[in-house]
Amino acid sequence: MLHVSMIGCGAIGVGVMELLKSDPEVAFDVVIVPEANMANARTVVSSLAPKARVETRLGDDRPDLLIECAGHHAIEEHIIPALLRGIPCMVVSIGALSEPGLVEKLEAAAREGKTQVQLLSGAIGAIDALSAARVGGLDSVVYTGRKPPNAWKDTPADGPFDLANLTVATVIFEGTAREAARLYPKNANVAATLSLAGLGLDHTQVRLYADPGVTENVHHVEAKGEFGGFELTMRGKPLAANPKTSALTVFSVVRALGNRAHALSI
Ligand SMILES: NC(=O)C1=CN([C@@H]2O[C@H](COP(=O)(O)OP(=O)(O)OC[C@H]3O[C@@H](n4cnc5c(N)ncnc54)[C@H](O)[C@@H]3O)[C@@H](O)[C@H]2O)C=CC1
Ligand SMILES: O=C([O-])CC(=O)C(=O)O
Repeated sequence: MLHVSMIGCGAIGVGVMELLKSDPEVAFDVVIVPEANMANARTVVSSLAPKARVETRLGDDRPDLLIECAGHHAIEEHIIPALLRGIPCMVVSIGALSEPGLVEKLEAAAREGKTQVQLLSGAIGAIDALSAARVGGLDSVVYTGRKPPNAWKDTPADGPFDLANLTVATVIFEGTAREAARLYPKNANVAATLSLAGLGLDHTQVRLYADPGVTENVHHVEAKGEFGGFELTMRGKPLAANPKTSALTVFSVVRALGNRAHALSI
């Protein structure tokens, strides 16, 4: 039985608990949310993981695994202290690592705690192929993210672009993955994940579109290198609870937890 503490109880966290509620190999003991969200979280957690406590921090608990499904701030706030205590962690808010020095800090904390932090693939595929291709040397990785206009609400694109009235696919950002992840913390985690697996945050080119012609979150990657090349297009269905987030992100967390909890890992 894998004893898990989870940070976040939003679209991803709730989706994960729903899918794992009948898995006898995974037990949620603690769900961590900010003070202001505790009442809401208690209502959800009482039906999906009735044995779990809702807290604002991990405290003295020592789970087998701490998983982050919360947002960029949760890395400094919860993941680094847990790693220093030797608690294995998983992270979905990979874009947080666009902050200069944070990747190194995360690695140092895991090393000091003699444990490991796993960066999950989330809404994108082929991270295994890309990071293997890096071993032989990569020449270029280009990522294009395309989401319906409502997915860009409350982001830096909301204002400069009249999102509600767009009639054609519109480039709202073009630049490095580091800048994309910094400016769009809820929409460009994929850009950061591809960078960390591939050419790095400063050498991965990113273009983001608000596109009234799509209903899905479309991720396109083109990679070239010593291995040859690949092109990948993912058409992720957005979650009803949060149109910025694709359903595959939830499934990737469930897969990762299953791989730790079950006898067979794939
Ligand atoms: N790697 C990937 O492909 C993807 C990563 N993400 C990341 O996952 C995050 C969560 O996504 P959703 O569940 O859709 O968001 P959401 O907004 O529905 O839920 C966020 C939850 O985390 C909690 N939270 C926020 N800050 C916190 C903190 N500092 N400490 C503890 N709890 C905190 C909130 O109270 C809420 O329960 C996003 O912000 C994004 O960074 C999202 C989609 C794809
Ligand atoms: O869920 C998605 O489609 C991707 C996403 O939000 C991100 O990259 O942050």
